[in-house]
Amino acid sequence: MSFSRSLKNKAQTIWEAGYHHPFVQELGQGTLKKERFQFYLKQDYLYLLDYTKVYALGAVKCKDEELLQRFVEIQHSILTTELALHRQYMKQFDIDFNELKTTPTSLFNRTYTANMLAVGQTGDLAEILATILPCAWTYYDYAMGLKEKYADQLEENFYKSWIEMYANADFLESFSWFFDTLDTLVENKSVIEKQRIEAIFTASVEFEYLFWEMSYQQNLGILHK
Ligand SMILES: Cc1ncc(CO)c(N)n1
Repeated sequence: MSFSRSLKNKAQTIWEAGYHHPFVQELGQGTLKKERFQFYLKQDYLYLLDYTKVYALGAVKCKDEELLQRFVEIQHSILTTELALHRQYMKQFDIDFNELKTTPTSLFNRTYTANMLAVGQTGDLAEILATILPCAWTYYDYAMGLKEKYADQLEENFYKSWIEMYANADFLESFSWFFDTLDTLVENKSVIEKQRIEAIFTASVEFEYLFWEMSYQQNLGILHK
């Protein structure tokens, strides 16, 4: 297995814990409490705005035109397609879009995005791909798992469009690009450099787990309790 494809196995325990987190499982069953999802939606919207900036930091470092195109394309599709679905759910929940401007970004959310933005600032392209890859990959993997596991409940599931957006074949196509690009970028790297990339990847998988936990607990941070 190639370096990039084997990264998931390096983070296996936490990867599986994320899938089995009550937030994810209840989303799959359609039983997740609306307040929890509302909390998540708002935090995730704020998260994604910062997440797209990591692609911009990657774009700045591209020496290759095709790579540059990809970074900008992915950034654009998050800002349009993915955030459009968030806005649609917000409407269903009567969350006024302006509410986002006064919603505090939770302490943990800021920690996660600060980490990614720091890798974006100081890292090379391989490190930047390693920090952003778990975001897309865990979502795809979990959504595919849920779609299959709870197939007979999917039609009535309030969160159906959320699951279907992430369990999407177009996503899969973008992974082969992610994998192949990362594998090429690490070709001449030393063992220590590769270990650093694995650590960056694993950290993002752990941050993803904690994002579910934060959302389940609706935890903005100690000062907001
Ligand atoms: C926290 C988080 N990670 C990953 C994704 C997938 O893009 C998302 N929407 N939110």
